Amino acid sequence: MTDAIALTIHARDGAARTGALLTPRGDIRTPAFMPVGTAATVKAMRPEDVRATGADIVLSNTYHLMLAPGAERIARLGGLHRFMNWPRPILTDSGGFQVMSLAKLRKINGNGVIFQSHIDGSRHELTPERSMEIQRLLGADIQMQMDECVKLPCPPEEAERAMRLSLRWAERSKAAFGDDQPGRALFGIVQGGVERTLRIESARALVGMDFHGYAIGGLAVGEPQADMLATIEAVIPHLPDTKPRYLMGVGTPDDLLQSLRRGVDMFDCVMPTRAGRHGMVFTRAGRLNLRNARFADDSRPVDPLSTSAMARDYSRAYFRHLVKAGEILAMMALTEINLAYYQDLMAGARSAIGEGRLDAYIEETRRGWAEGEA
Ligand SMILES: CC1(C)O[C@@H]2[C@@H](CO[C@@]3(CNc4nc5cc6c(=O)[nH]c(N)nc6cc5[nH]4)OC(C)(C)O[C@@H]23)O1
Repeated sequence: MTDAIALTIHARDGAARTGALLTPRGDIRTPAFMPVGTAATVKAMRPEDVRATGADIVLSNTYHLMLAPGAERIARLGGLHRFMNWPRPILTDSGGFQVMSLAKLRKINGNGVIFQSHIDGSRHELTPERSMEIQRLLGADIQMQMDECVKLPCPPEEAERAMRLSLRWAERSKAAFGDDQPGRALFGIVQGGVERTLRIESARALVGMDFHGYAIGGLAVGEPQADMLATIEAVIPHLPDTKPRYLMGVGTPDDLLQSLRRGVDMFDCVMPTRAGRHGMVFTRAGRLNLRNARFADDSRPVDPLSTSAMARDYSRAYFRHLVKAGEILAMMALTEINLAYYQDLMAGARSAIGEGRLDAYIEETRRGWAEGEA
């Protein structure tokens, strides 16, 4: 495949690299964090505020949008970018993972997956061909192949079965994606559980099919960080150096630093948005659970060094009050603060890689969490 969306690498520091994915809708600075906008919205955020936190790209979900409001309806209304007023790049997940983690009565057969909607119980079938059609109707800049992600821990033979099915679905996804068009990319997804040999076989087979980028799937499903990092180390050497690597569903700030250090370029995770809605914020001094009574009289800002004014100009006591009162502003503000933290963390990593001081950056960031008087 030609590079419909090309990765340019500006600098390296060990296995880490910093650069940009150049797309017709805007450049994606890497390492990049993609806020999750599952149902055509990054929850509690206006798109202009998502952009103001530093996001270059957002993620959305085939599974949710096919159920409501429907992919054909979004296409009739001008596509997902217009629908949600996000003119920059959008990556869409392919739906198989969400079916397995959300839908009721789902059944995988060789052709695809049959399931009942978690919204109204209606029956649906999702195949690689239909997933590609939905992502095209949405207008995604980066589409994901349809795959099967096993729940961990699982027996090696189960991981092998799902890995081989995912490879068959990779072929079908690529065939259905069609010929290269500028600005439209399709990523393959490496599976294989925690089995090193299966992971390497999956990576090599996908590279042989020639995708625009490669995701590492099957992680951030409850496995220890050490298993996740070992999987990254096993897979990365078998992926092309000049194509983007995307670690799906990851993760905590420490997960991001440890993974980008090993050569990952792109991340997505619900953690900053989900935690914000529940009163937990990420700061340079570590995490704060603002429901905690210890913040009731704390007049200090959440994080004076944040790029978010909400983190600098309001007190912890105020946000604790809002959280306890169930005020809507708490969800909005703490979501923004967390997304700004994740983007600030990525921006710091990009600069550090550019200056060859990534290990020092990681060390000083982790020290801030450990020593910070959160
Ligand atoms: C980390 C955190 C906070 O993220 C939450 C919750 C549980 O983990 C998450 C995030 N982890 C996650 N791993 C993934 C793996 C794949 C994959 O192999 N294939 C495809 N197509 N999409 C994927 C999307 C993924 N998301 O998965 C759900 C269940 C969506 O909730 C998320 O813990």
